[in-house]
Amino acid sequence: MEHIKTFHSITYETSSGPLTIEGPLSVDELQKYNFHDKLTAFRPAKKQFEALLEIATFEEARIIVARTEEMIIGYVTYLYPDPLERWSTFNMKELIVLGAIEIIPEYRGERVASNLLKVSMMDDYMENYIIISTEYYWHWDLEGTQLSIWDYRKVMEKMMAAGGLSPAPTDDPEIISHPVNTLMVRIGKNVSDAAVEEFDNLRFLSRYNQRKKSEG
Ligand SMILES: CC(=O)SCCNC(=O)CCNC(=O)[C@H](O)C(C)(C)COP(=O)(O)OP(=O)(O)OC[C@H]1O[C@@H](n2cnc3c(N)ncnc32)[C@H](O)[C@@H]1OP(=O)(O)O
Repeated sequence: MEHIKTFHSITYETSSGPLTIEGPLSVDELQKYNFHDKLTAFRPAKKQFEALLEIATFEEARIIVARTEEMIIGYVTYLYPDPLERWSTFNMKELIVLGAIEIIPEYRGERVASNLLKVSMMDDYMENYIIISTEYYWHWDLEGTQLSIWDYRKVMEKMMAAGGLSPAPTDDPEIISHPVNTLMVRIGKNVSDAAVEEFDNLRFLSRYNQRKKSEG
């Protein structure tokens, strides 16, 4: 499968000044900017920027950023599932994961994350993918936001809805280990029925494996 990427960009006013949301960006484009030292939700900022620069070299991957003139203050990544995770079991070429999204505290609540999702979906090529995001509350900044897990979940749902992702059932043990965890899914308009069926088997992998076993 080809992974054709078309750049989109919007600029809008926030209470901290104008912000540009744009991408997908290449490694060279990313390196033009500084990476804010408060982008630490997943690992120290320096390490996270290195990780993004590596992801940007993957053929299928996309990185969309929120930036001031010179500073990246938020980003979202899309890439194939980790080979060690269940979501890579069938090696579905249409399946990409919204892997990480993060905004520095000063810009939160200003629709930056929602706009990252919107700009991501401006590229029609996204209609060729099933996009998933696995939401585990242990990845959330509960301390920084002082939100309850259920209020945080509401933020996640609203933000993901801006990109057309919505909660979908699964039997993934990590997701069903807590009722606030959820799988978010967006199925593009050009995804074939066969791929959707394969994805249904992936969502209920335990059931699928049991069925296969009983069929011999
Ligand atoms: C797959 C993963 O990456 S999971 C991990 C997600 N990332 C994190 O938790 C990292 C730390 N958190 C963050 O970076 C941010 O808080 C994010 C990414 C979760 C949200 O980013 P934001 O730019 O603040 O989101 P955005 O402003 O688009 O808000 C979405 C909705 O939630 C609401 N919202 C955002 N923050 C709050 C808050 N603290 N209290 C109440 N509502 C809130 C917004 O008003 C908006 O609602 P609306 O659609 O009705 O207007």
